[in-house]
Amino acid sequence: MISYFSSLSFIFNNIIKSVFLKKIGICKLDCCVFEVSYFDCFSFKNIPNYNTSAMDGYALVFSKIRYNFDFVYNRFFIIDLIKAGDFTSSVFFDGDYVVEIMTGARIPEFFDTVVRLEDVSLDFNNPFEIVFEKVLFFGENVRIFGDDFKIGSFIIRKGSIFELKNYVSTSTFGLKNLFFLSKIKVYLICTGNEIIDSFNLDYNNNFINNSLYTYFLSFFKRISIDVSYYGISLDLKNDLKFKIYNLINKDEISLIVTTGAVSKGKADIIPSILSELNIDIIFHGVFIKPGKPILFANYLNKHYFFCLPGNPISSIIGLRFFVYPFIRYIMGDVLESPLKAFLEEDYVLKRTVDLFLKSFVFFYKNNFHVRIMEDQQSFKVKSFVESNSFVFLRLCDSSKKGDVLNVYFYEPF
Ligand SMILES: Nc1nc2c(c(=O)[nH]1)N[C@H]1C(S)=C(S)[C@@H](COP(=O)(O)OP(=O)(O)OC[C@H]3O[C@@H](n4cnc5c(N)ncnc54)[C@H](O)[C@@H]3O)O[C@H]1N2
Ligand code: MOO
Repeated sequence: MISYFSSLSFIFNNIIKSVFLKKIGICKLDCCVFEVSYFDCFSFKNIPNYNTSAMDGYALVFSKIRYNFDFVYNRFFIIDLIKAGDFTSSVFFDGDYVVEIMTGARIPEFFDTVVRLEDVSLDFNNPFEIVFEKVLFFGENVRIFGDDFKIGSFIIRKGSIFELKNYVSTSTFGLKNLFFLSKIKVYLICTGNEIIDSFNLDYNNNFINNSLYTYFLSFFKRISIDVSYYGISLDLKNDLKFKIYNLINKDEISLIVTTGAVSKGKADIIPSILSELNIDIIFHGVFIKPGKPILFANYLNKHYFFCLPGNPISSIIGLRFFVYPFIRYIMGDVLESPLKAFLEEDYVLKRTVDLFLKSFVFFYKNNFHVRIMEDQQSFKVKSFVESNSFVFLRLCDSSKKGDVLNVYFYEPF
């Protein structure tokens, strides 16, 4: 059996990225969060595209300001009112003139400085005059042409993931479409004779509700991965084999995620099905708990498999720490960095493998702290929903109160 980090190397080494590069799609900007940009996209104009006022105030020509030592105030005449969106004339009046200007309005040519409304006094006898004694700096309260984006600066870089924040820059430039790498298509199959999807509240039988598929589907949707649910497969070899056979014959690149039927029992039919279909099993079993029986397989560098152990928390760990890094990797993103948090109490249980522990992380006195939950068994859902993160505790890590541990939020987005 291999360690968690070796398993990641096996996964990454098995991915031929060029396969994903082959299919490029154009994507509308209303649906591209988590898409991977295929081209560098450069700014084609300066933003702001003209000088605008950063404040509601009066625009003036700095050189006209006189700082005298005899306490004579600066006195200017208001010649215009410009609101954002107004047409700005380029006629220049030489003299002690200001224009009243609102935030975002284009500053007329030759004006270079803005004094804020609250820094001037109005003379009630002369309504078209302002007076101020505040010391101004040249260019104060002016948003300069090209100060945010200059022509040729990056809007989004090739290979980077389009995040929500990127909408602000693409919308600033009025972009409608971008080119993105095609994404892997995901199929989810849950297995087990005892599992049902009908949200049945009657527990007087041998069935249990499927506690995983809604979580899995939502997880993929949150990272904008297209996922199809293939329902529950009974622990009958031919049923599952037929489904997998159909999937690997599709002309697409896919990731097939299964839950259950992957450990040692009579009903654990996945490893033999994959072998019979000549699907290459890269590893089966990792030195971790929970989630040890996880299996990763590859069919002709076209269809990848993560077969996750059925206990709910084991499956969730498989999704979070194997499937998710796989998807990040093919999208060109680096391995996620853990949060560092101080352990609240000693964790004393004897350890033989690396552990993923349900935990609760919180912020207190400028630091993150983490509390490890009591109920760690992988069938226990209650302690999972009462917590928010996994501590990844390697065998070599000390787990005494005050130690700094690696923590990963359940939801990485
Ligand atoms: N002899 C051994 N037995 C087991 C081993 C082992 O190494 N030797 N490993 C144990 C470990 S660790 C785990 S985890 C489980 C994983 O087993 P499977 O992947 O084969 O999963 P199942 O047997 O199908 O299910 C396990 C458990 O989880 C429940 N389950 C399954 N799917 C769902 C679902 N979608 N929603 C809710 N609950 C689910 C299922 O009813 C079982 O109780 O094997 C150990 N055994
Ligand atoms: O994956 Mo299993 O027991 O380690 O839950």
